[in-house]
Amino acid sequence: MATANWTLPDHPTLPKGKTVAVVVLDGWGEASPDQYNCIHVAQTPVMDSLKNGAPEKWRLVKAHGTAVGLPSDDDMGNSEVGHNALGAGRIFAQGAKLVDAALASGKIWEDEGFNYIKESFDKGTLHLIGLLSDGGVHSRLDQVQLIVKGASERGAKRIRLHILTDGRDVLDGSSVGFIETIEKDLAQLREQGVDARIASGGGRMYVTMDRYENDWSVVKRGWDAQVLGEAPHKFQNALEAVKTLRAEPKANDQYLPPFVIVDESGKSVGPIVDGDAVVTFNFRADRMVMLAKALEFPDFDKFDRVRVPKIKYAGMLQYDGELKLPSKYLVSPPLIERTSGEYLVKNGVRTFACSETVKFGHVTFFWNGNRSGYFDETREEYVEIPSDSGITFNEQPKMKALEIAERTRDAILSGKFDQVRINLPNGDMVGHTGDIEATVVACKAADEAVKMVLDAVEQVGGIYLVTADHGNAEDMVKRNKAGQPMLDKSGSIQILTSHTLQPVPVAIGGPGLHPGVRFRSDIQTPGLANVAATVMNLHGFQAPADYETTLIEVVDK
Ligand SMILES: O=C(O)[C@H](O)COP(=O)(O)O
Ligand SMILES: [Mn+2]
Ligand SMILES: [Mn+2]
Repeated sequence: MATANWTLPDHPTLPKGKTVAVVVLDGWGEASPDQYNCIHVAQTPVMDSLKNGAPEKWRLVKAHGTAVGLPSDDDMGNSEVGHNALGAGRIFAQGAKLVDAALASGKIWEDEGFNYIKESFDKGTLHLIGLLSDGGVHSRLDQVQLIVKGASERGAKRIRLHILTDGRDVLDGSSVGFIETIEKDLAQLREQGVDARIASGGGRMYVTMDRYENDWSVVKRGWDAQVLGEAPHKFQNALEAVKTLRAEPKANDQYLPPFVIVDESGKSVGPIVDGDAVVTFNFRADRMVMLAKALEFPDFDKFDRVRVPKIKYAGMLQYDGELKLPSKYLVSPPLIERTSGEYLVKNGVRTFACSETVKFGHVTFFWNGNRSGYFDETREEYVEIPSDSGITFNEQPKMKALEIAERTRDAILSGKFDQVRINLPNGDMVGHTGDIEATVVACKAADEAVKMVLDAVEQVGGIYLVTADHGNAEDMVKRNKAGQPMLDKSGSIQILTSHTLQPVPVAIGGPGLHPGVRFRSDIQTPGLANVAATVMNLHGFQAPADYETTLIEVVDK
């Protein structure tokens, strides 16, 4: 690629030098008001006031499907694709879509990553570790099925699956059906002489899929089961494991304890040993990076790995381009360059980014095109407020919203920054627990945090842009086509822990906003990718020509 020209042209009307606060409410979509819309039920006077009475300064944008680079408009949005679009200002084909394409064309089998792990097929076992789900956020079951089939056709004689149950991007309890599906495939392979079976498992939030180094014990539990073949629960098969563990009081797919599958003699059927190949089949990075480090870094010291097998390891994608982690991967990740963060910093915009641990990488790593670290540390400060660990967030629904808001207020008032960019996780993290009452508390806490930030913006004569990355808290129930809540077999409503397909708000304002600024009415279906050019305008710059168009125009006032 030719070297980019980083100089952004001046905006014809909008001035430079205003402090701009960009606030992302995680999991905050727009939906009809009813009792399952926690944003509606909660007291959210600040977000309400942005919406009411300001038709030229509040609008909805798409946050799911093709608008954020996902395969189809049936795909709900998620943090990775949402923050990528917000930060990059363009729509990139995302992991889910890239893996689909590589499987459809067969290119996945020809590339370096697969050929690397294939070298182990003769003598070793192929281990596949990841989220068994059709949620399409971190992984997809149909892709796993194709990998298992394709690998066996290309010489894998012994395959072991290490599954993580979902219940977060899909309905709780759906793990059972996914296991039945994959077990059928594995049984067929066994008939054809391939020794293929599930070797271990556990719930994604308790086993393996932590993120941003919040709680290494989660990854350790997975390591013990997957690599060492050790877990507190032992079963003869995965279906029995999940059904039994789910029968415990308060058990759910997200938090199932780790288990291993054992043979008649009680020996685990699939520890990872020297000479084996390992593929982590999640395409999304955040919740696989920690395991990738444990599998790949020779000087890893976050927990005692006890035994470090000599393996050939590949990720479904490369999860961190900066760290080159993992070094081998089956499909190349989207190449997201020239993000708005990089442009703005290079044009002198001093930037502050903040969230608590569980979403810290969202406003840094994802925002910057899946890139770790600063562009220019003399002009940037990224602050991570430690999240609570070892709890489910319905226990502390206010999370660290207040602390994030305080740090952000201080950053605004310090006069040291031109942009402050934050993520408020409450609606999403508590929404994922399926606890409606707690989610209402969460939404209120997020609204109060917005108030603190907007008050500081007011004090410095700045500008705000408040938006969200996808829906979640605005709809907590699974609905039929007519939009009515669906009931389960026992007659209770089916709680929706996942994200939604709903659009999200974008609100702009503040004393520093030029009085002639309003939302354009000529953009047909804007999405999150239109936000970056908008923010550049608010900083007094025009966006690069290949960015999705700005949402705003300036009229004479
Ligand atoms: O990883 C998670 O927590 C969920 O699968 C998706 O949530 P997020 O996209 O908001 O992070
Ligand atoms: Mn999110
Ligand atoms: Mn989420």
